[in-house]
Amino acid sequence: MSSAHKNLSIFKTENLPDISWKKFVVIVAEWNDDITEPLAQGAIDTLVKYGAKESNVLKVYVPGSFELSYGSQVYAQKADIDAVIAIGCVIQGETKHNDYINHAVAGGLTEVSLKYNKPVIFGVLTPNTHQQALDRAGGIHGNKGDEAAITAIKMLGLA
Ligand SMILES: Nc1c(NC[C@H](O)[C@H](O)[C@H](O)CO)[nH]c(=O)[nH]c1=O
Ligand SMILES: CC(=O)[C@@H](O)COP(=O)(O)O
Repeated sequence: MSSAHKNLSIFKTENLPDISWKKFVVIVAEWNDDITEPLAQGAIDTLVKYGAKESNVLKVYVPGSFELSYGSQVYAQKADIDAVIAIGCVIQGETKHNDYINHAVAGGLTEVSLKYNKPVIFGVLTPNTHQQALDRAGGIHGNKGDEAAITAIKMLGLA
């Protein structure tokens, strides 16, 4: 189902785990910050809404989405971090650069999650156009950051 037929900010919230003492890191790519900032805020707001202490949600920046993998690793390896949410927006340009970034980030975040045995969430938009990004960063299709945060919470309930 594409995001066009699913609101990214509407999800089931039954049986969520207690996250009152969990520590989160939201890693934000600075590229396309008109998109990544609302995504990051959506993620932070959702974590707090469902029980995280605001003081337990750390927000850090990396230059671009390609750096999200290494940035996630820096924090995922810390024993006191329970989950990492990677936020980015890679908009298709004239070349295949976006493809290389997107594949690298998806694979890199997966590697970090498996290596450090904790949730590392792919909160990266990969739109064809800026408007598609706006639609998914608090627009008509909701906020991908909300979805990324609830995904982190649900994954912490897995263990
Ligand atoms: N074009 C976008 C980029 N490009 C920058 C890369 O992510 C990376 O920082 C650079 O290649 C140096 O390693 N990043 C985005 O997040 N979004 C884009 O649309
Ligand atoms: C995803 C990108 O890095 C992109 O903005 C670069 O644009 P282009 O492919 O036109 O160089």
